[in-house]
Amino acid sequence: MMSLDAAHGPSGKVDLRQLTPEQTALEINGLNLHYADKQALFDVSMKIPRKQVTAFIGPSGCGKSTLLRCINRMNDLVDDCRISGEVLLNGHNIYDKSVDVAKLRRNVGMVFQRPNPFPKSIYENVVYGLRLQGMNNRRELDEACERSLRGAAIWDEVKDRLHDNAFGLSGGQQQRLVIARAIAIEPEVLLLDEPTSALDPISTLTIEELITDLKSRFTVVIVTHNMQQAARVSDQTAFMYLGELIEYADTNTIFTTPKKSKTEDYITGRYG
Ligand SMILES: Nc1ncnc2c1ncn2[C@@H]1O[C@H](COP(=O)(O)OP(=O)(O)OP(=O)(O)O)[C@@H](O)[C@H]1O
Repeated sequence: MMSLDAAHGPSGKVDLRQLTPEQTALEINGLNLHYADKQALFDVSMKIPRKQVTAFIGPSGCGKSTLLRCINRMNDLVDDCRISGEVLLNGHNIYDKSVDVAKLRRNVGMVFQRPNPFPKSIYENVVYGLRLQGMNNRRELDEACERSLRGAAIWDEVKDRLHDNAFGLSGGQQQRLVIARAIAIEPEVLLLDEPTSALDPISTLTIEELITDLKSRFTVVIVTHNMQQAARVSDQTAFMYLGELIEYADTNTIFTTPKKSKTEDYITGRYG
């Protein structure tokens, strides 16, 4: 019988060209997006494997964040935004009329460039989504709070000041708190939009280590400007240019033997 490891390849990696439905968290098919009359995404198709880290890279304005925001329908909030094509989560199109968008966003959490804690205590930030879902048992909330803060690698730093205001934390701590808030409601997918670009190098490193831990529980998709970061944290990398997905492969291939000259030009710093 084939072992689980063998099914995932020798290093636990998956073969992007032969993903099974079980290995596929997200499938994007023929996605086009216009902001008014400007087209920002052109016929993007890709499969994103479950419980791995997938990075979107490319020069400023190439559509990385736009593509990321399609995965939890954040672009619905933009006037004059038109989308065609499909984004399947576990085989179901998230753009179907029947989809409850609030429920979708609970299942596909998002963390932004700048940490955005609420003006509340550390504890109340973490349990915010659980309270919205109706959880009000103190013991359950306490447990979920600790579990989420541990999961976001910040428990030891805050366990003695859970009831202090979240704004008293450093930027890097705030970003980990926001990640704790996102994972408290147990989403399947975590979207990270340049999560370290406002942070110092030490906090960046801490978050990168955290991202590597998170993939044991979540499918992580990260937009980053920082190629070294993509190389360090991701299992596969998608290179975008002018709204097109130019090349998508395992991260090692993209950074060592890319097949397209545009990818090579970008990773060797010829434009950027
Ligand atoms: N809300 C919006 N309304 C109109 N145009 C937009 C909007 N958001 C993005 N765009 C345009 O869509 C294109 C893609 O932008 P997007 O932010 O997705 O790129 P990006 O690769 O994430 O860039 P950056 O790395 O600079 O954040 C750009 O031309 C941008 O100006």
